[in-house]
Amino acid sequence: MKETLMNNTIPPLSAFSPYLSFTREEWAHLRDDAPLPLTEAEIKNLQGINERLSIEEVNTIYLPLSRLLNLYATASQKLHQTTNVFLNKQEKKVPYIIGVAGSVAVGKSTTSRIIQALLSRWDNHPKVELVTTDGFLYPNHVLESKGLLQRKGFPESYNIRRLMKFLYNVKSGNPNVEVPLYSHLAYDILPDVCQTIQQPDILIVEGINILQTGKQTDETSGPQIFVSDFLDFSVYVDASEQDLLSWYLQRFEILRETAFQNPASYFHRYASLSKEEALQFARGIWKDINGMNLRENILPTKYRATLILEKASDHSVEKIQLRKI
Ligand SMILES: Nc1ncnc2c1ncn2[C@@H]1O[C@H](COP(=O)(O)OP(=O)(O)O)[C@@H](O)[C@H]1O
Ligand SMILES: CC(C)(COP(=O)(O)O)[C@@H](O)C(=O)NCCC(=O)O
Repeated sequence: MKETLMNNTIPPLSAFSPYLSFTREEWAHLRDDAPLPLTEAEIKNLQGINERLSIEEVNTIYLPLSRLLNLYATASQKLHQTTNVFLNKQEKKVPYIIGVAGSVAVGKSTTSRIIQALLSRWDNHPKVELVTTDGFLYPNHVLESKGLLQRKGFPESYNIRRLMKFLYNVKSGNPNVEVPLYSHLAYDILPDVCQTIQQPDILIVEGINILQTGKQTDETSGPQIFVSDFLDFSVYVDASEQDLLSWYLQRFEILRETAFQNPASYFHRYASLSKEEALQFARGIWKDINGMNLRENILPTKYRATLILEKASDHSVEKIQLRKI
């Protein structure tokens, strides 16, 4: 009797994880069949993205990832052709869309640019473009009029409807789709410039908000659609908040010594602060904006991603989780 009860015991929730989990060593083996070793020129090019990026990290983490993404994108292209056969429709080029999510300062931009460079090397999708969702922030004057200047990065600071319209147009195979551009130097949307997306094979969309499913405030009724509905694959880059804060402060310090010295920079007014004063100021931004946003709106989206990269304090990826269900 006791035995039967034991056998029927419901396993803990962790037994139902929809993810497969890999150490970096296990993950590294999965590139064994990747037929594209890096050339000297490509190694140089990748270090141009970030000089602190080690080639060991590219070989161990990002080459297997590019192999996985290549397999997924190829399978998706075939599935798309199948749908066209069923619909008796002419082939139209539709990009495979990869989202890269995670906190401010976790390395989304660096990760996206590495993925972009590595994916461009595969024969079946040489044209890989990258957009960042900060282009869909409302301009400062709009944020100011809504009382949201101190909420930059929070869901309400983005024109999500415009972001979804952009993704809809790209996924519809439209030829020239425009994206507004955000400047970290001006700390604002650039009024007269935009990026044009011209039917890439793969589009990478990087942003803190791409997996969010909060209520869309401008819709009164009807079914909800989300940014993630347009993504074919998503990566969440994760790290402890302690490391995130330290990377944010390091980046702020580098910017204080470089970009903030430029009188055109929004933060130029803080260039004359002492190092300690500047760090105090940056800590305040983290506490009141980026850290709060991480806990309230970004971290809760982690387990919606197809793949999770967990970073250690030196930016090396120490654990990888891939969705199996
Ligand atoms: N793989 C990496 N190796 C070393 N440093 C990195 C790596 N990824 C990011 N960094 C550093 O971490 C900081 C944040 O990276 P960034 O890509 O700008 O983050 P995000 O786009 O998420 O705000 C930068 O100073 C960057 O140089
Ligand atoms: C524009 C952002 C919301 C976007 O973050 P990102 O995608 O660059 O990680 C962020 O960089 C930002 O400006 N946050 C507001 C507070 C600050 O760090 O200045």
